[in-house]
Amino acid sequence: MSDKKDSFLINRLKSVGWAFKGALLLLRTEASIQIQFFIAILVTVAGFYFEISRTEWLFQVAMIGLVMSIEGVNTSIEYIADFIHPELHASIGRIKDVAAGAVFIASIAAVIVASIIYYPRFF
Ligand SMILES: Nc1ncnc2c1ncn2[C@@H]1O[C@H](COP(=O)(O)OP(=O)(O)OP(=O)(O)O)[C@@H](O)[C@H]1O
Repeated sequence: MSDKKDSFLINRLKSVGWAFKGALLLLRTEASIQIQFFIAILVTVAGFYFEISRTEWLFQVAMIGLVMSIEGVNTSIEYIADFIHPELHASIGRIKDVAAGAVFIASIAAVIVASIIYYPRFF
């Protein structure tokens, strides 16, 4: 937690530090985000290899950020759900399903964007 006596800038820097720690924790512990990170590296290499356009880079980077950030929120929701109600409950199931559904929607959009960018390079 931030110390109220610290300056605005110090508090902001501390928050960035916590956020960075959270991102590293996600990457170290969550299989789904590790797979997404691997795919992100693959498409980044593909982007350089196929010399995709500036606009294509914008969409590609946005989609990587979208999918991975929603995956992070989904993981956080799972942690909260397991913390507040570790036992089986229909509402917890629905909460987790909806959060996973959000990742699914972003992933479908990312696959469509990737297809639009790379399909013409292969076929
Ligand atoms: N406490 C619970 N009560 C009812 N259903 C649950 C509960 N926990 C999980 N589920 C059901 O199991 C599904 C998978 O939950 P889980 O927490 O294992 O997520 P996951 O997607 O496998 O996550 P991860 O792979 O990141 O561990 C949920 O979407 C939900 O349908």
